[in-house]
Amino acid sequence: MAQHAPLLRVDELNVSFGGLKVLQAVSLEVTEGEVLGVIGPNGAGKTTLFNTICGFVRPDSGTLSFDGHRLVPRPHRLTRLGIARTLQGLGLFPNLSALDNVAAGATHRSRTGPVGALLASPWAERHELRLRDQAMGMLEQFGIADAAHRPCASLPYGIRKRVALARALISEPRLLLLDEPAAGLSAAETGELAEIVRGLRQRTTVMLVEHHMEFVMNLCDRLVVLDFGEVIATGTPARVREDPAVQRAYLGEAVAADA
Ligand SMILES: Nc1ncnc2c1ncn2[C@@H]1O[C@H](COP(=O)(O)OP(=O)(O)OP(=O)(O)O)[C@@H](O)[C@H]1O
Repeated sequence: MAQHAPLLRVDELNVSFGGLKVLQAVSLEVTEGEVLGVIGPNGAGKTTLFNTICGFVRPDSGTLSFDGHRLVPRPHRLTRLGIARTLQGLGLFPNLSALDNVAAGATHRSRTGPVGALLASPWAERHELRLRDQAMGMLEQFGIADAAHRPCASLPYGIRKRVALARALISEPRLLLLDEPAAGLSAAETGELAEIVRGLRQRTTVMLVEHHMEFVMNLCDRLVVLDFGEVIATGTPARVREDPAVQRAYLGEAVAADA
């Protein structure tokens, strides 16, 4: 099989806050089409890694590349580059409907612009209608079409998580970053989410940070394990689960999916 260049490459990333070294020489690759999980004990640096990839945190040193090109991330430019992210806090507009929240995720594709909006030109209206159709299609696909016209604030947390996922996906990202997607979900909702993410493989590459071991072990193609800001293991879930360094890092915590 031909070797593909990684979609995202992280090289020797170092990040510190004050005197605290939070990421130390972190290198990893995300291959197109895979679901990569980043795991590690509390405070290992997982969120900082995500924040650095998204441009919220500036590294002391190290480089990122996306699709073979040097990536200097800026949060507001990520979507245009083809990277989308869901946040732990979801970041939805509480008073907007689920449908409007999802459609808002495609603003960079909206061609209306201020002049178009003022003139309300027919083609701009058609474009907006298409976007809303697409947003509705995504809600249907995620089994939450019933929630389309309800304000997000009134929806249960599990539904809001799906809305946030649909909003990230409507921008048609090549790389989707999910920050603790299973947090706060029931066992049934976690299983359904894993099914949804599995179904995304055809259209995007996924990198996720997660604490929920069963979820990552069953879902991810590969895992990268961070501990005290360093990569201590990389490989398939089965391999990582058996790794003594990983077991030591998680001493007292469940690593095995069936633990
Ligand atoms: N803005 C900040 N300023 C100072 N220290 C920070 C900041 N953000 C994170 N840290 C510290 O960096 C370390 C790594 O934090 P980070 O949130 O990246 O870890 P994590 O693996 O995501 O943890 P968790 O699983 O608990 O969310 C922690 O010691 C944390 O206290």
